[in-house]
This record gives sequence, structure tokens and C-alpha cells, in this order.
Amino acid sequence: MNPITITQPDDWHIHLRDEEVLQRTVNDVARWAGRAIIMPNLIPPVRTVADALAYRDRILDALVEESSGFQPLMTLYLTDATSTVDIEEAAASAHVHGVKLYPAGATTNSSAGVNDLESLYPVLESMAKHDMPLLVHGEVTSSDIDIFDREKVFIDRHLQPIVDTFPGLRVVFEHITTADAVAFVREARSGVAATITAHHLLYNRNDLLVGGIRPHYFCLPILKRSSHQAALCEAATSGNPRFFLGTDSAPHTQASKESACGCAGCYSAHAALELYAEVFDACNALDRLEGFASHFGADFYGLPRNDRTITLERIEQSIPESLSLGGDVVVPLRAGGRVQWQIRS
Ligand SMILES: NC(=O)N[C@@H](CC(=O)O)C(=O)O
Ligand SMILES: [Zn+2]
Ligand SMILES: [Zn+2]
Repeated sequence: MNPITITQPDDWHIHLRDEEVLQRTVNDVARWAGRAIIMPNLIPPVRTVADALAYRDRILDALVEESSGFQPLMTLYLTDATSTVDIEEAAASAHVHGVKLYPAGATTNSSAGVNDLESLYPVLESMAKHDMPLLVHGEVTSSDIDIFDREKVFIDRHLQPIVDTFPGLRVVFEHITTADAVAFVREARSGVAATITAHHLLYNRNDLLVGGIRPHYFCLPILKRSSHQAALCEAATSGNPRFFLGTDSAPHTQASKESACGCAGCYSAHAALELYAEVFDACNALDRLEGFASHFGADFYGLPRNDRTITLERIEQSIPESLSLGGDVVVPLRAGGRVQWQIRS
């Protein structure tokens, strides 16, 4: 199967940041995706519909001519102060497609996140009533839980109770990283799905730690052992519509990654579709790429599939050592390396 033509994909989880950085982030994703779910973890966070609409305008303003069809799908950031009125307003907006749960302190820009999930149960109830999806960064933050176990413990302590307590709530378990998360999503009631990143399919914790610490592979949830990576590849390429594409592309400047206390997040928007194609090719599952990348997420969110198509060819391309990011630089995933696929222009 080479070349392959598929319905244009969408990215169901991305960080674009703000201001001068948008020039890079927005146009990189718009090169291959028709739409993207835009994460709300700005500083300060995107808390209200008004915040989301203003942010959406800044994203649209950053689009270059060739990318002008790209649609940002906005989300709100759940805080301890989020109210049912916020949810009603979100549900009434054509541009808000989900509400994001960050346990406070779990990841980059999550300090405004949720401290006491149970006190927000009325808000989750309202989300279920208005059919507003809950998007979850699924890791506990307790200091006594090992960083490699934080996703699994989150399932038992928080995710299973949420899914059981609100049977009508649609839930996306974001950027899953473990065989435990795969099994949970596979066996859950209907209305539960997961996004999977390219980097969690391509890499494991050896890539992060063997031969020296490689900060550009540090993200949260952290890369796990290879058996978990294999479970993710199996899920992504299985054709199960509960698993779909979400890059979690998250730019941090080179200096903030190459630091004594480096930030969490990998930048993949520059070549994400090509990298996913490489994974599906390696698993002999190129015929399943379209479902994962272009059909299942749209179906879950209740949006039409894209009309346009995109063609990928098995032609090697090289990835730059760094990319401009506003006045700074970002080191992209697989910097200085090669990827086996290209998008035909
Ligand atoms: N994934 C990450 O490691 N970082 C993301 C936040 C997130 O998605 O958890 C970021 O905003 O940088
Ligand atoms: Zn996250
Ligand atoms: Zn993310």
C-alpha cells in the first residue's frame, strides 16, 4: 500500500500555546489535520466560553493562507471554581467541544486544576446532562505513588468511579500509556474512548533513559516499558473505534527542556501524521490508519468526517534539528533523524 489516500485526519488532543508561538504550532498541525481539539492549559487557563472564543480568534488569525480551512475545536479547563452555569454556557456554544480535567499538579500548567474531584460531581452531572465530553489527564498526583504507576492508580481511584457514577457522561482518557488503560477503555461502557500519541507508540522508557537522559522524550504521562508500548500499538491498529489519534504535541523551548528541571511535553505536530503512518506500516496495518486518524474521533465527538483527502507516500524525509518557535526554538520529535513517510502536496 504505497501511496495511500485517506480522509483528512483530525488531531483530538493538541497544545498550541499562545501569541507569537501560534505561528508555528497552528500551521504545523493545519498542514495535515482538518480540525484539532485545543487544550486549554494556557497561563491563565481557558476557563470560560469568552476565554475560549477569544483564544479561537487568535488561533484563526495565525493561520497562513494554505491552511485557512483548519478549524480549532475549543475546550474549557475544569477548576475547583467551575460551575454548572459554565457548563450550560459551554453546551450552548458552537465552539466548545469538551471540558478538560487536570488533577492539580499532574502536568505542565496544571496548577489551576482540580484538587477535590468529588466536590465537582454536580459539574460532571451537568456535563452528562448536556452531553459535554470530559477529557481527562489520567494520573494521580500523590507523592507516594511511583510516577510509572500514576495512570493505573488513577483508573482505580478516579476514572472507574466517574464512569460508573455518570453513566451518560462521554469520557476521553487522554494520551494513554499503559496496557491497563487499554484494557480499561476496551472493557468500559459505551461513551468511553482514548487518544494515543505518536510518541507513546514509537518509544518506550529506554529511549528516554538508556545511555543518558534525553529530555526531548520526557512527557507526561511518562514513557513506559516496551510491553505497554506494544499494547498501545495493538490498540491503535486494532480497528477498535474507541482508540483514536491525539498527538499531545506540546511545544517547550529548547532551553526549558535541556535544563536541570526540564519541562514535560514532546513537540510532534511537524510530522505527526508521517510518524503515525510509520507505526501502522511497521504493524502491517496501514489499512487501519484511516479509521484511527480520520474516522473514529469525529464519530465520537459527533462531528462529520472531513470531506477532503490526504495522500501519504513512503518517501523518506529528514527532520530538522530545531524549528523556530516565536522568537525561540523548539526541538521537534526525532530531531535530526528521518521519517519514512511524506505527505504529498
Ligand atoms: N504531555 C505533556 O507532557 N505536557 C503537556 C500537558 C499534558 O498534556 O499533560 C503540556 O502542556 O506541555
Ligand atoms: Zn495531559
Ligand atoms: Zn496534552
